[in-house]
Amino acid sequence: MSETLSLSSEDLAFLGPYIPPSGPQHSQEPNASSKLPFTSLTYACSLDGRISLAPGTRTALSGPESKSLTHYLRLHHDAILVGVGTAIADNPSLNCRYPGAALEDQPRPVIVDPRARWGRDGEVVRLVGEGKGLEPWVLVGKGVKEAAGLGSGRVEVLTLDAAMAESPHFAWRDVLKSLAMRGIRSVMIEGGASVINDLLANERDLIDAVIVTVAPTWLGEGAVAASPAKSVAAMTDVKWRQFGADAVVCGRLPK
Ligand SMILES: NC(=O)C1=CN([C@@H]2O[C@H](COP(=O)(O)OP(=O)(O)OC[C@H]3O[C@@H](n4cnc5c(N)ncnc54)[C@H](OP(=O)(O)O)[C@@H]3O)[C@@H](O)[C@H]2O)C=CC1
Ligand SMILES: Nc1nc(O)c(N)c(N[C@@H]2O[C@H](COP(=O)(O)O)[C@@H](O)[C@H]2O)n1
Repeated sequence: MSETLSLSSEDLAFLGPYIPPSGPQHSQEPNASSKLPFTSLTYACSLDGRISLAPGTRTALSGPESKSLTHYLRLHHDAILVGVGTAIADNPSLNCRYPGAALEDQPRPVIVDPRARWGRDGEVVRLVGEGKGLEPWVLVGKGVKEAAGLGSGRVEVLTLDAAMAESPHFAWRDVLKSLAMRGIRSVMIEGGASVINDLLANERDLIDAVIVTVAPTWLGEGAVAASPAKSVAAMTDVKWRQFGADAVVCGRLPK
């Protein structure tokens, strides 16, 4: 039996306006486009806006119905992107486990890892061997020598110029442009906290849709929050729907 359930036609109608325009897109032509991909920001949080119990701790918030929603969204994006903090903390699979999803339906996992901190033996790599997911792309800062070993497994290393502050920082527009140049036309950004908070505070114009699952629980003060450094005006085109015990809100960010 599949790990997730099929969504109802009402669920699909609810999500329709927020998924990438032409549905499933799996062209991986190099240099396909200089246009930025359709970019969705998607995560699950508690009633107090937290996304994991503590830094570095994988925390299941979505119930079965909203988990199915996440996998339906993965089916409709060319790529799923997470920061290296999430890759290390969660050891995620980053594949699509929606009923009927085959290898050709899988999104490209992308890990933003400017200092090449992520290992090569994660679940996402194991699934490549089993034919259940695509080889991940790891975005590493140009000239990072630790990245040399990363490319030797079932991982492709892409390099990008990083601005150097306390730590190397990629401009999100450059990240999206580099994915577009490799044929990615839609990307689902799942987290973690640093990525979500940076995009919400500083890069709202790059986000085409926001889909947040709110689970009916509180994680408390020590938990990791999805909370940008500055306030963000209310979303527009907002719709809510209940998926099992969770509420899902979709909308667009004010520019
Ligand atoms: N509930 C949910 O839906 C989700 C929850 N999570 C949770 O979030 C937590 C992880 O969050 P967090 O620790 O903030 O980690 P992130 O996944 O946000 O990764 C942060 C790291 O990614 C790199 N990074 C992020 N943005 C950029 C950029 N623009 N340019 C270059 N590098 C960048 C940096 O790496 P470096 O430090 O090497 O410079 C940074 O420290 C985990 O506990 C996880 O369980 C994650 C996803 C979804
Ligand atoms: N939608 C959602 N709900 C939760 O409760 C979560 N914890 C997450 N986390 C994100 O999903 C990744 C795990 O994916 P796999 O199931 O291993 O494929 C995790 O890394 C977060 O990005 N998301």
